[in-house]
Amino acid sequence: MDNDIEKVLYSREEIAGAAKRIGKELTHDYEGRQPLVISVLKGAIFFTVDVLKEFDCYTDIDFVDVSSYHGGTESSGKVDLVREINTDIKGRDIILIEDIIDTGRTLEYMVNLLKQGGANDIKVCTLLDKPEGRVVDIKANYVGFNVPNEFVVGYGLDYNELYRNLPYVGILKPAVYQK
Ligand SMILES: O=P(O)(O)OC[C@H]1O[C@H](OP(=O)(O)OP(=O)(O)O)[C@H](O)[C@@H]1O
Ligand code: HPA
Repeated sequence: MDNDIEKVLYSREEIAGAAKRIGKELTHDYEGRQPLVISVLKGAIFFTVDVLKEFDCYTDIDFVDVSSYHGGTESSGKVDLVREINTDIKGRDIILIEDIIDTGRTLEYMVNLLKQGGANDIKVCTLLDKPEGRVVDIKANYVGFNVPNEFVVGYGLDYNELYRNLPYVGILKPAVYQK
């Protein structure tokens, strides 16, 4: 897979540093509380695990699966709920974990879903924020890195479902898109 990568943007070590920093911030901010962590599948699994290992707090964990990129590098504009949240979120303080916020449509959808379910408080934690991709005005509370306006893969992020298992985040060579 390394041969398909044009440029590494964030190394394994840099990502580990960001996860540790955010885990420690969360530990400080949620002292004395018991939040519910919700990880947005599939992309956020890697970051969720690494942040949680640094989050010293009583917390339960659930997953939601939403999808809007059906192959390729462009959002379909429509967010599909593939797997619902199984935990009762009424009155809960939620930490939503994402791999990337790009157009912001997925996050907007998720925040509305959590509000409808009666969540008390919603904070958003993302490895990558791509502000230039935004079509919806929405922000995260905890950000690993601000990423340039490029399609990125690795560490959970896919292109046509591949490259999620790269241990770093990078940009694909143009030739990969022509295959
Ligand atoms: O801000 P947006 O433009 O909405 O993009 C961000 C979302 O896109 C990706 O999910 P995707 O729909 O590709 O599903 P996946 O995580 O299963 O790959 C990513 O994991 C985010 O959830
Ligand atoms: O840059 C990206 N890479 C992979 N998946 C994504 N989903 C939104 N933006 C991206």
